Amino acid sequence: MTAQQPIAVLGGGSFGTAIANLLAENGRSVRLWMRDAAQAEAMRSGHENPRYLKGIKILPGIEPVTDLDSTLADCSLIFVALPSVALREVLQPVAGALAGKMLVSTTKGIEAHTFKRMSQIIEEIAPRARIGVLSGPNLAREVAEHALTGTVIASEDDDLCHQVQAALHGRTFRVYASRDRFGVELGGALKNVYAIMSGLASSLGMGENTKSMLITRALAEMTRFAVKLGANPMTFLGLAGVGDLIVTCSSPKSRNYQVGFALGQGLSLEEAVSRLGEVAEGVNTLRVLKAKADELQVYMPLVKGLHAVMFEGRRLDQVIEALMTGDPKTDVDFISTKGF
Ligand SMILES: NC(=O)C1=CN([C@@H]2O[C@H](COP(=O)(O)OP(=O)(O)OC[C@H]3O[C@@H](n4cnc5c(N)ncnc54)[C@H](OP(=O)(O)O)[C@@H]3O)[C@@H](O)[C@H]2O)C=CC1
Ligand SMILES: O=C(CO)COP(=O)(O)O
Repeated sequence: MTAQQPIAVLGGGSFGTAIANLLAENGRSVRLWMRDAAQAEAMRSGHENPRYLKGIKILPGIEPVTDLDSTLADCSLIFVALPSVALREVLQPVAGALAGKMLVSTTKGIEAHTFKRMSQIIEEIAPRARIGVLSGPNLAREVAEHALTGTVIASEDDDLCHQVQAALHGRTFRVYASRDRFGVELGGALKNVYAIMSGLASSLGMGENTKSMLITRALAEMTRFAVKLGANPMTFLGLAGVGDLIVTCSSPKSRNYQVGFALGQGLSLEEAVSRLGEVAEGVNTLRVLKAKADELQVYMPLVKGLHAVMFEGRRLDQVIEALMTGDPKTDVDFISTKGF
């Protein structure tokens, strides 16, 4: 890829727009693809993304577009910033145009029914593409407002990692490389579930001790689950694991946290999701994660408890009582570095 070649970002939501701006700041020209022509026109004429990232100026190097075929034909580095439910639907029809391209998923979700990670889906659709995953504590608005931020590009393809670092690394955005695509991607998806739980705890006025216990036991659970699937637990100690868990479990800017907060205020799940009007991946991830944990018999009391409250009609006070009075356990019991 030459520095003159445009870079594609698929998805005109908050994160796609934030990534596009970072690329443009680094002097790259960007094709920001979205499905909605009216939104593309609003972005072209108003120089901002009024629906998803109001108040952030979109840089001149960004061209909002709606023609996916020509976007893919012109670009060899492509960031995918679509909700998980849309990724297969968007990429499958253009599978033939993806061979040899570098496709970097930023999507933090898991496919319903199949439990596939997004990069697995991309691999399936485009077996000859070069694939990476970008994940970390990266709230879109903070990225766009130049909060000092770190992220991880994960791929077995070292050259892809270097090209993504060159394209995105800047004064406010540090890009670390990892070869553990599996762990990085899993961390980004799993933490959304615990962000819902933290928002719920926060709306109920729970104390700082409680929040800290929740985050730490969440790390224990997600790592235990990932180890069962064969992931390297060390990745969960990095930006894409504990880093992302901390930001989404402690920030009211997180949409997953906002869903939990709304539930605590007495809204139904449908009301909470519709009030948000943006994607909160943790809702679907909770469903598939609970099913997978049951199947693999992984001990995940927080996931089980949240699932009972959100989908089984259980009362929160009963669930909390059961969590607190369950058998005492060992603190750090989930990391075995054997084999790594
Ligand atoms: N926002 C954040 O802080 C971060 C988000 N992520 C992840 O990035 C992914 C995208 O999130 P984000 O940008 O925040 O989402 P938003 O909810 O802000 O935007 C979603 C975007 O996807 C588009 N879209 C939805 N369905 C389709 C479809 N079927 N075909 C084409 N486009 C579609 C929407 O278009 P339309 O308006 O037409 O519906 C919109 O442009 C998620 O997995 C999220 O977890 C990762 C890191 C940070
Ligand atoms: O993944 C994110 C920050 O790293 C964004 O989280 P939300 O989707 O909950 O806003």
